[in-house]
Amino acid sequence: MIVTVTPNPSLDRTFEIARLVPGEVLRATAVHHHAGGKGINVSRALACQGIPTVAVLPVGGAVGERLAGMLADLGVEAAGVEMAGETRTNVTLADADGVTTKINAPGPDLTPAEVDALVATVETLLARGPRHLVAAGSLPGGAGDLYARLAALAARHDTSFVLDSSGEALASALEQGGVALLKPNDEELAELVGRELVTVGDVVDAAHEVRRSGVQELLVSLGAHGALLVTADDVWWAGGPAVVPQSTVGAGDTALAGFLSTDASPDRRLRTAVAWGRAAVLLPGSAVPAPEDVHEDVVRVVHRPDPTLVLKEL
Ligand SMILES: Nc1ncnc2c1ncn2[C@@H]1O[C@H](COP(=O)(O)OP(=O)(O)OP(=O)(O)O)[C@@H](O)[C@H]1O
Ligand SMILES: O=P(O)(O)OC[C@@]1(O)O[C@H](CO)[C@@H](O)[C@@H]1O
Repeated sequence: MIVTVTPNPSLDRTFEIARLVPGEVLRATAVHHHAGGKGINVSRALACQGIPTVAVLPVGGAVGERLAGMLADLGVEAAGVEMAGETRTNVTLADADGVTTKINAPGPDLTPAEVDALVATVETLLARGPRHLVAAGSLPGGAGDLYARLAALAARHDTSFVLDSSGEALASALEQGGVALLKPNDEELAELVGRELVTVGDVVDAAHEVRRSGVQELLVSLGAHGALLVTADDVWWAGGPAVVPQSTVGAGDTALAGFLSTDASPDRRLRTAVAWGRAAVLLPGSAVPAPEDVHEDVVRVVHRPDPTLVLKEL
């Protein structure tokens, strides 16, 4: 079983439009709703492939109730913690060329009691001996130390702690140490190390710099250019032929779910991650792929890729 925590969940509303024109009234050709937030997407992707998971999330107001109902309809086990604020709604504009524009609301602040309740809920679930604890997404106001607390809790329960966040939430969680796997995209990794990453070697060097702060492995997603897995003493790249995406929202979360879905060798897990991510971008909104949508055979894995290769040319 895999436990996910999403401190700032969202109802993801996707408008399909022909083309984004600022300042115009745009007519949507279709509208999709999904239960969103990064940890929730990981849980949805796992559940869709029949892998046991529990999603921990704060639930607030009518939007929160709706989101919890959507998870129940999908058969995703959820451990909801009641909060006073209303769950946010995030908006995606997906244009016909596969370009997505996203507007993420800040989300309601959590009270100290609500943060404590999330931690207590996770602690109860850790007693069930999950394979991983995945903490993912932005931290709402009032929850600044939540990821550091979860990392410490996972260490006490000898559970692998997986983190996918960005900005200040990521930087402060890393200070605690104890992260088994970090899943940044190349831009988030560049922000973390404070320099531009152009080549495979740049990513590998940055990943090792982050590893020195107590992270064991990094799965660095590269959007259309696949993903790199950097461990203590090895590197793999995986990618596949170009596709025209419907929506890239949640592709990183789905790729992370794929990576965690198996205990196979690192290269096999990377292949699965990239195959799940590719499958996700061919679906609307933040929809997650079913087994028949995933095609591992088209994914190429390269052991110790040439460090001089330019990321955008992979
Ligand atoms: N345009 C694309 N074409 C093919 N595959 C893609 C594309 N975009 C993403 N993917 C697949 O999805 C994986 C994750 O994508 P990406 O790096 O965009 O994640 P992310 O930035 O964390 O996304 P999000 O935060 O929306 O979940 C990639 O490693 C790749 O396998
Ligand atoms: O605002 P955050 O927490 O950084 O990201 C939230 C979010 O953009 O992440 C998911 C895609 O990865 C979406 O389901 C959701 O809307």
